[in-house]
Order: sequence, then structure tokens, then C-alpha cells
Amino acid sequence: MLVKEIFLSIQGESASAGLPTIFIRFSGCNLRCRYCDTTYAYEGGENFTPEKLKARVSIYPYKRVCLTGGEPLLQPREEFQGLLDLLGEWEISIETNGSLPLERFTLKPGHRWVMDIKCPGSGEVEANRWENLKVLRPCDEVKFVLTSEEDYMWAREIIRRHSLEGRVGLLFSPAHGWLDPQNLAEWILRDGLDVRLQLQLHKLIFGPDTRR
Ligand SMILES: C[S@@+](CC[C@H](N)C(=O)[O-])C[C@H]1O[C@@H](n2cnc3c(N)ncnc32)[C@H](O)[C@@H]1O
Ligand SMILES: Nc1nc2[nH]cc(C(=O)O)c2c(=O)[nH]1
Ligand code: SF4
Ligand SMILES: [Mg+2]
Repeated sequence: MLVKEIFLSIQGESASAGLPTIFIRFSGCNLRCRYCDTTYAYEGGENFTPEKLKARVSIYPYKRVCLTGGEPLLQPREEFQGLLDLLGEWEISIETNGSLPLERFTLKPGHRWVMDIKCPGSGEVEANRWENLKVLRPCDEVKFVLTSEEDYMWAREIIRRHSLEGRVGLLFSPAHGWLDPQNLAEWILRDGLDVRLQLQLHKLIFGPDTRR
């Protein structure tokens, strides 16, 4: 598997924001979101077997890992599943862009999906694989990264059309530098939406250009 970087940080996104987390950032992505803050992960990387990755993350005093990228699900299925199995007892969140099939993987209790639904402003709305919604459980999360009020209204309509409220965790995140969080807060409260507004905590802690 091709890995760009491995690091310990404070989880900045999802429902586990704030918790110490080990990150494995895989190389390569099949999409090109306009706002992407991780373009350096599109290329390069070092090869790891699942066993070598387990050994590497085991040097830290935590058993909580975030698999991200780039797009983690582009790695060979057998090896990615092998890593999940080797880390069976660990708390794992898998950040995925939602364009690739989730049902190819078997998750253990404590493992969860954090799946983006790409909004029109990302430039990748055609990539959404809607069948993935069937796989998601109440412990999983769906994230909308929003660039504008048009994206917000689009996301609100997707939630309604697929009856997502109460079925899965819902995250609304302003694309950093694109959308004022205060506007997003006002729209959510105005419309009575029961979603989690999430800011990228690591950028508030370590600065907007952080790689942690
Ligand atoms: C870098 S991506 C890697 C995982 C996967 N490729 C995906 O898009 O979900 C991790 C998360 O960061 C979000 N993200 C990327 N750039 C962002 C930005 N400028 N502001 C807010 N979130 C951003 C993505 O939408 C995604 O939820
Ligand atoms: N601290 C920190 N938390 C994160 N949560 C998701 C990240 C990602 O890039 O997927 C990320 C990241 O890059 N840094
Ligand atoms: S899918 Fe994720 S890594 Fe790929 S371009 Fe979009 S935000 Fe960046
Ligand atoms: Mg990031």
C-alpha cells in the first residue's frame, strides 16, 4: 500500500474531533475537489505491508487511527481489508470521498466510515456513488463540505430526499477559506436542521497550512 505520511495529532474532523489520533494518509486520489487542502498526497509515497503499518502505528500510546488520504479506498482491497483485520480491536475512522464501493469491506465494531458526499461546488458532484448510502449504519458519518449557500441548499435537499436525518451522523463543514462558518450556523438554525457544524479543529490549533 502506498502511504504518504503517518503522524500523531489531534483529530480535527468528524464526531471524534479533539481526540488524540494516529493518521495514516494514503497516496493518490481519483478526484480533484476545488477546495482540496491535501493536494500533496496526490503523488509519491512509500510502500507498506499491513503488518509493517501495524508495527509503525503501534509505537504510539493510542489505539485510535484515522485512515485518510488522498483516497484510502484506492489501495488494493486485500491489503486494505488486511489492515482493518490486523487492527480489529482499534478504533478506526475511514475518511473516504464516497465515489468508490464501500460494500467490498467488512468493518468490525469500533470501525466506522466518514463518507463525503461531494457538493456541486467541489466540481466532483458527478462522482457521488449513491448506492453507498445503503451500507451506512447509525455509527457512520456523512460529511458535506460546503463552498456556498447553493451547496448548503443542495445538501439540505439530499438529506431530505434520502431521509438521512437520524439514520447516520451528519456533518456540515465549511470549505476552509470559502464559506464563513457564521453564515453556515445561521442557515442551519434558521432551517431547523439537526446536523453537526464542524470546523477543522487542527487548522485552528496548528494554523491553516498545517500538515498535522
Ligand atoms: C483530504 S480528504 C481525504 C479523504 C477523502 N479523499 C475525502 O475527500 O473524504 C479529508 C476530508 O477533508 C475535507 N477537506 C478537504 N479540503 C478541505 C477544505 N479546504 N476545507 C474543509 N474540508 C476540506 C474533505 O472534504 C474530506 O472530508
Ligand atoms: N489533525 C487532523 N485531523 C484530520 N482529520 C481528517 C484529516 C484528513 O486530512 O483527512 C485530518 C488532518 O489532516 N489532520
Ligand atoms: S476526494 Fe479528498 S483527497 Fe481527493 S481531491 Fe477531494 S478532498 Fe482532496
Ligand atoms: Mg486534512
